[in-house]
Amino acid sequence: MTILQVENITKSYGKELVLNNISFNIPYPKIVALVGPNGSGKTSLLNIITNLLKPDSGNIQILGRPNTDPNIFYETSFMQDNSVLYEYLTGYDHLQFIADVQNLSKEQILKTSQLVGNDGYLHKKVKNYSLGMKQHLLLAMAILNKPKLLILDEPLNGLDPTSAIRVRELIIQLHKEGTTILISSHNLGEIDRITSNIIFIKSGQIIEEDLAEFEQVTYYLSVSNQQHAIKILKEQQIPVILENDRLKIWIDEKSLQTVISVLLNQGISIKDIEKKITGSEERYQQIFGKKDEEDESFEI
Ligand SMILES: Nc1ncnc2c1ncn2[C@@H]1O[C@H](COP(=O)(O)OP(=O)(O)OP(=O)(O)O)[C@@H](O)[C@H]1O
Repeated sequence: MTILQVENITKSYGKELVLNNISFNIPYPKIVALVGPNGSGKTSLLNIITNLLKPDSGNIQILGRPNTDPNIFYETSFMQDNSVLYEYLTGYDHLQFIADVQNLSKEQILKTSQLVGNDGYLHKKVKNYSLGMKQHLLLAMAILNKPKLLILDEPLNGLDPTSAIRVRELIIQLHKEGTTILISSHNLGEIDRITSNIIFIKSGQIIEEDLAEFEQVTYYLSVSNQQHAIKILKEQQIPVILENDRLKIWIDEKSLQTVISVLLNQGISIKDIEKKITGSEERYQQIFGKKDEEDESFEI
């Protein structure tokens, strides 16, 4: 049974088309990251998947049922941003509310809190929480029901490195236990450590990739006549930029020999070649270009 099926989702706010006929499928438990610049429609898409927002057209199926079926929320969870928290309630109050609605035990609350690491301040009011403490509570709320599908919107926001590592390990552990995780994040360094399955979202459309199967690597070449080399490679439609006095080229391994031959034939000498496996950061740069690389929200 398919875990999540997103079919032809389109959404506009007024005249602004935010999601343009988005489709993808998660057929078996895996971790999938949703990556894109600010305002690319990630949160809108997650809200549509969880039926908090209606699309203009399209369908969502979760675990073989339409996302409008209230019963799927016993098996699906959505970690939203901290605006869903109540300042004058404690962390425990929030968890107890979910436990009551979903018929979960007090033991489950304590076990989950220990797992997430928020058991030490469970009885403090949320108004006294730091951003990281709020993130921990939101995560505990989301995994309390041991969901089959867990949707996380920017779960690493505001976390110090130790907390981020803990959340990352928790996500990997949940996946090993059979949970499918759809995670939106700007933190590409963390995403690389969690998964190679990435859905890049650009101009309301998606580019879906498994970077592990994506045989592209980045090569850094030190060459004799850089500007001439760049001109030659661009003529060959090879994506190349100058970075730190070296040519940065995105090609698959087989094409490297061609690049070397082309350059040598034009009298350009190659002093050094360094190979780097493409991670989500490099792929992001290829898809979204330099402009978004300078975006402050683009953390690595
Ligand atoms: N309720 C709304 N009314 C009007 N426009 C909206 C609304 N919600 C989002 N938008 C617009 O839709 C676009 C996509 O927003 P969305 O929050 O889905 O993107 P995002 O990828 O999650 O962004 P970020 O990474 O900054 O959180 C943005 O241009 C935003 O201004």
